Amino acid sequence: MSKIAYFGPEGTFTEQAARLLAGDAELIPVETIPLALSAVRKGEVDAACVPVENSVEGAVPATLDGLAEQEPLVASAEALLPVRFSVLTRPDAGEIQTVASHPHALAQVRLWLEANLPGARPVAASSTAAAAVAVLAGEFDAAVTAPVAAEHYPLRVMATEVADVQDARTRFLLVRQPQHPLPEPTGADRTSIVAAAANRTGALAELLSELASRGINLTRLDARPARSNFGEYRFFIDFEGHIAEPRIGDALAALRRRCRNVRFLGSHPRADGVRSTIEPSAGNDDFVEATDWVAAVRAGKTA
Ligand SMILES: O=C(O)C(=O)C[C@]1(C(=O)O)C=C[C@@H](O)C=C1
Repeated sequence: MSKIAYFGPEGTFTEQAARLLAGDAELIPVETIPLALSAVRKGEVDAACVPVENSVEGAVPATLDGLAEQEPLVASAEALLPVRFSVLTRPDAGEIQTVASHPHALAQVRLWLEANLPGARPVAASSTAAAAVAVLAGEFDAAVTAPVAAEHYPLRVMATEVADVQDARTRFLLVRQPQHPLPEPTGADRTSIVAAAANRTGALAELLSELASRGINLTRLDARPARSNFGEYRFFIDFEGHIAEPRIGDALAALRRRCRNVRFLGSHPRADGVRSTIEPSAGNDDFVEATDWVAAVRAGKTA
């Protein structure tokens, strides 16, 4: 049976995402995102499930940095979960003075906390479920968690459906070692790369223009510091399409020409099923026809 590590402990949103993506694999909770990724790199597990972006708080930095550094890993699937929180306390809790959770979760319930627990101090925990564990251990008074955490930990449910922004969602990735075959293209796919654009005028615009000129629609652009040199950034770029498509292969080759420091982070079906936009003259047939025409001209068969 294959093994999938997920950002745990038990009862995180990431566990729910892993259950959606895992099939019959054995799920193994791991305390941090870097540890989940390193378990894949060491071959201790077949894949890892990690959060990558939230519709309210944006990118999950530990995942982006973890994918950009060390041995390459490639995303082969994604899941999208609605994010509404529960607030858990010990059954004997008195006044709530501290509320713990993952920083992304605290940021998504700030208004609710101000209105409902105005005196309570927010405290960052490594994950929503780690906050529940800490409340159980008496370290904090309340935890902001995924609803499923109430099934794992004997805590009192003080509130459910807590969310400052209705319809908030988090996207999760299933990542593997690169030798694992990618899923077939479906017409509703996402490809991800990270590129370290040189620190000179127009460098990022040049990279983006390779995608724009091929009619490829971006779905996300995030910048993270390259860490080694102040002022240098890595750009995480997600776009519609699959590396197996001629138009996407052509764009990736152009990006590689422009930027030696580009890393492929995966191609897989989109969880929302949105099909790729195909601009006029930028379909896969157009790329194949144009390549065939050049070959025919070279062979002296046409002009
Ligand atoms: O702590 C968890 O439950 C997680 O799965 C992490 C995480 C995140 O990184 O954004 C996932 C979804 C929610 O947005 C809050 C926390």
